[in-house]
Amino acid sequence: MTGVTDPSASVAGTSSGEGPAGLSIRGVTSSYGRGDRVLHGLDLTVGAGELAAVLGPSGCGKTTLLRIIAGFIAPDAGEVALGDRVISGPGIQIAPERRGVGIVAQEGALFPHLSVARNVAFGLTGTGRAERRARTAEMLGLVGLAEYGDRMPHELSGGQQQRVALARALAPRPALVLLDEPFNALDSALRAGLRSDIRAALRAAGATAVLVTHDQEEALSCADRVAVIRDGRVAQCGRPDELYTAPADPWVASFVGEAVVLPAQATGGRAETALGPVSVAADAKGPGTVVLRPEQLGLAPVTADSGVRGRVTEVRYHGHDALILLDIPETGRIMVRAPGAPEFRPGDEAAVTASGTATFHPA
Ligand SMILES: Nc1ncnc2c1ncn2[C@@H]1O[C@H](COP(=O)(O)OP(=O)(O)OP(=O)(O)O)[C@@H](O)[C@H]1O
Repeated sequence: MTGVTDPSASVAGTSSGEGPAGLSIRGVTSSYGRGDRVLHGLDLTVGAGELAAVLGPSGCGKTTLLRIIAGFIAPDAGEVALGDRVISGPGIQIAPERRGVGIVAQEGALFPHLSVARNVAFGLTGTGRAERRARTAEMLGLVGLAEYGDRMPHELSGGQQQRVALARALAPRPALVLLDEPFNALDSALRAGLRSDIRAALRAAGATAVLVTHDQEEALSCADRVAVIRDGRVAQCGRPDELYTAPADPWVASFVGEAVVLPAQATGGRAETALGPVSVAADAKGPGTVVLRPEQLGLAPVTADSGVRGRVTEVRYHGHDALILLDIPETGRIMVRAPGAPEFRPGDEAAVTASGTATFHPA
């Protein structure tokens, strides 16, 4: 992602912010003035106080959408509104600093010559000194850095800098906070902790927020709602569990987790697959594909009665579980998630069974 790195661009709120508002994006199209479109009539709604993740592969248009919401570029068509206030639309393009949108950039983008406290206070114009100090202290407390106001940004860790960036974005009580891949520069151990702290701070502030990420685990674990973007359109928007258990199509299924996608023939709540019959929705009918998650597949030692069998090609042990890859003549390579320590090794033969309900996608 190209990102937003100019610190002053990251403090787009105003001190007279009116608090969180819902975000409504309708039919937004963007082509950067060239022939081929980057966003194709994109629709997205985020409720007031909700944390939404915009998730998609590289080049799908996430940064472009973020720039449009922030006001750095104007859409070719469509409308962006915060609450009942249109901020981009036909004949309307409110300047970034007047939108009441705070931004947390990929790498904090703090002002290097200002102390932590002065960074946080930067957007609090038009308020008295005492109020500014109180709000700054409140925001530093919110992100767990109450004692760090006098430090300079270079005296902080990457994770602490991101917390300061969030405190700075929240200080003016923006209508909306945009988080632009804010955990990108951090190692994975730090990411998980910071993720939940930032989520808690956003909740405590009651902020409406949009988190842009290409990391599906980050989106599913952090957000109230996830919009999966594919080629400039919302492929599916829903709660994390909806996306995982009821993906709109096999592409979404594979993007938001490991998926086993099999050709199938459905009727009467059952679909016949190369792994045997699986349950599907009662109205599923005819040819199509089913999507199963690797934890819906089980492995057992081969016996004379075993049905479908495969040869283990790889075992990826993750501590709490293991992903086991198998080559099955009828299906090709599939993935099975087994709890605990794996009982199978590469080269072993195993019997495979499917259980639970699969999603069915008609041909
Ligand atoms: N300033 C620009 N002018 C012209 N085209 C651009 C510009 N910025 C981005 N694009 C194009 O728009 C498309 C979407 O880019 P965008 O940066 O929005 O994707 P992204 O989903 O954020 O990707 P990534 O995760 O890799 O950053 C790409 O094809 C890109 O080449």
